[in-house]
Amino acid sequence: MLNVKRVVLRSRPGKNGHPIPDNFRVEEIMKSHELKEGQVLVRTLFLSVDPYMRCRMNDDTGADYLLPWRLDECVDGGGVGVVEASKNKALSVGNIVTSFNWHWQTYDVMDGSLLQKVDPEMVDGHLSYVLGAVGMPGLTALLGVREKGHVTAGTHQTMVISGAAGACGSVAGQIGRLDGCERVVGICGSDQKCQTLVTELGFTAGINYRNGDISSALREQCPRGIDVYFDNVGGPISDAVISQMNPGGHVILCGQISQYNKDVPYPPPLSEHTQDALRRNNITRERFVVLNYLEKHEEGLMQLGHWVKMSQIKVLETVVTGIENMGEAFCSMMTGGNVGKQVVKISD
Ligand SMILES: NC(=O)C1=CN([C@@H]2O[C@H](COP(=O)(O)OP(=O)(O)OC[C@H]3O[C@@H](n4cnc5c(N)ncnc54)[C@H](OP(=O)(O)O)[C@@H]3O)[C@@H](O)[C@H]2O)C=CC1
Ligand SMILES: CCCCCC(=O)/C=C/[C@@H]1[C@@H](C/C=C\CCCC(=O)O)[C@@H](O)C[C@H]1O
Repeated sequence: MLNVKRVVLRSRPGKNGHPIPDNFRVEEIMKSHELKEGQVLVRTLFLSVDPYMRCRMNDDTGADYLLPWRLDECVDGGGVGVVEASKNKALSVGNIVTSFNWHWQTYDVMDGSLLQKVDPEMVDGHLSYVLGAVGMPGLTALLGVREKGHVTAGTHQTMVISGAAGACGSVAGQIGRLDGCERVVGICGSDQKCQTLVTELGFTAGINYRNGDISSALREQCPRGIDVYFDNVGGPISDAVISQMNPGGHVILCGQISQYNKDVPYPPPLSEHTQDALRRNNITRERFVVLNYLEKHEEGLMQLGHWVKMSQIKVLETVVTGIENMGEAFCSMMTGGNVGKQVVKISD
């Protein structure tokens, strides 16, 4: 028997409630590590906390591809770990593996066929990147820009990114720059984050939305209007951006985190005024879901890994340690406590 720590959902914040660490509970259990044919014993290295998890805290997630977490059961999400014992022909002891449905547990017995093998070379040994820049958020940035952004080098485009200092936003802005946007302007929640965008990631400018008038800051930083908008947040920030978009522009509808604590469907409805601006100016605003492009994931991860190794994309991460801190890390990320990808280190 193995002594295992795990995190269960203790309570739901309620559809209009803000999540708190107390919504989660850490438990210790004894778990058999006897393996059936095809199974592996994994030790968890890193776990991911992501905005979509707020929707999984509701009893109805509002999205058909997301299942609600069940009360008093172990929660799950992106994770990466190492195989410690194997009865699966494709996986050996020492292999690094990942899954979107990794239990928030220190150890687990998993069906090997549900795990993806990771080549540590691809992330230069930084295994947490598998959950960030060279994982689902990086793919979201890459495929979001490439599939919905219509970026064309040499055409002097201006791209704006909201949630710009986060996991997806920080990579999306760097890809906008690599793909040839003339100006890449990030919106985020602190002056320190704005400075990081410019000095470390090569953004043209950063706008702190907590400093007041976003519209005048946008007018100043985007003198030729906005052509491409990578939208991670929705709400009033996005209304302000869309109102300054050029005719024929493109909104990449990636996420709407400012609305996740509200009882609204996904994507949340737009104001009449914003809908009118989109219609009048013939601006596309298509919903983007990274899971709809599975056939492009392998090539996308290779590209992201290459950029990271060549330092063409810089990776920002916020790492906290200990499974006891999962709830804290999730709530912190939901309120902007992270710079880059928020991960939790579970073991060495
Ligand atoms: N479509 C898809 O396939 C996918 C979509 N997503 C979406 O992308 C977005 C970013 O996700 P991810 O990069 O993982 O998370 P981040 O790393 O960006 O973390 C979330 C950030 O959101 C910002 N934020 C929180 N509340 C607000 C608010 N009310 N207004 C403005 N900003 C806010 C905070 O930064 P700050 O300090 O700037 O406030 C916080 O750091 C989310 O909307 C998510 O749902 C993610 C993955 C896949
Ligand atoms: C309802 C709000 C969703 C907003 C967009 C978003 O953040 C989407 C994220 C997904 C995320 C889903 C992750 C796993 C699916 C597991 C399904 C389940 O077990 O319930 C990501 O991995 C892909 C993004 O599109």
